[in-house]
Amino acid sequence: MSATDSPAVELAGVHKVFHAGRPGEVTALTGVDLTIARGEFIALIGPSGCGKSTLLRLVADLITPSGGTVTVAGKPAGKARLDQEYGIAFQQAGLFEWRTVRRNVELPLELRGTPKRERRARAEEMLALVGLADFARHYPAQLSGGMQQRVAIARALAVHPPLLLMDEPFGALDEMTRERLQDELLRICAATGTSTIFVTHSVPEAVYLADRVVVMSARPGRITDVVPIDLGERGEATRQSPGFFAGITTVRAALRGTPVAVES
Ligand SMILES: Nc1ncnc2c1ncn2[C@@H]1O[C@H](COP(=O)(O)OP(=O)(O)OP(=O)(O)O)[C@@H](O)[C@H]1O
Repeated sequence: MSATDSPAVELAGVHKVFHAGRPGEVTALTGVDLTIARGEFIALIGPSGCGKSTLLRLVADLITPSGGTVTVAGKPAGKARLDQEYGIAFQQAGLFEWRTVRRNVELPLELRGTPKRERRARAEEMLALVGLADFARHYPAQLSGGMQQRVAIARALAVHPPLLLMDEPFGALDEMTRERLQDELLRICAATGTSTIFVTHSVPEAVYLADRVVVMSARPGRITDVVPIDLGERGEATRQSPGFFAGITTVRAALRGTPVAVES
C-alpha cells in the first residue's frame, strides 16, 4: 500500500501506561485498534479520564505508546510529526498575544521555513476560510473567544495538514457560537479533504460532526463502541431531524454501557 492510499490514522494494539513500574502507575489506554480513513471525521467521546486526550497525544507523537503501533498517513507517528502531517487545536486557543492574528497563523509556516510572501498569502487564505479576513491586523485580545478559536483553527490548517487533531476546541464557547463553528469546521474539512479527530464531551456535538463516534470507557481506557452516523450533508435542519436524535440516543446508550471514571 502506498503512502497516498494508506489510512489517515491507524492504531493497532495500542497500550499506554504512565509511570510504569513506579508508584502511581496508570494504565491510560489498553487494546486500542482504530483505523481512520482519509477525509473521515471521527468524534471521540467518553467519561473524564478515559484516555481521549492520551489517544490524541499519541497520534500527535507528543507521547509514545507503551505498546502497539501508531501510524499516520502510512508513516510512524514520529515521522508524520516531522513531516507536519497534522495540525492541532486545543480548548484554549493558545494564541500569542503580542503577535497579530495573521502572524499567529503564519507561525507554523515560519517554523517550517516557508518564505515570507508565501506564508503571508497562506495565512490570508486561511483567515478568509474561517471568515476573519478583515481581522488579520488585530491582536488576539481584540477578538471574542469564538474568533480566537477560529484563528487557532486557521493556524492549525495553515500547513494544509491532511489530519486535524482537536481536543475540545469549542468547549468554552456559548451554544450559538459553538454551532456556527461546527458548521464552519465541517465546511473547511470538506473543502480541504482533511481527516479529523475531535475530542468532545457533548453527545449532540459528536453526532452532528462525525462520520463515526468512537465511544470510550475508563479504567482502563479503551474503545467500547464505534457508532456510524449517516446524516448526509449537515445544516440547520439536521439539528431537528429524527436521524440526529436517533444518533444521540444510540451514543447515549453506548455511553451508559460504560463505567463512569472515579478519580482516586
Ligand atoms: N502525563 C501523565 N502522567 C500520568 N498520568 C496521566 C498523564 N496524562 C494522563 N494521565 C492519566 O491517564 C488517564 C487518561 O487521561 P486523559 O487526559 O487521556 O483522559 P481524558 O479522557 O482526556 O479526560 P478528560 O475528559 O477529563 O479530559 C487519566 O487517569 C489520567 O490521570
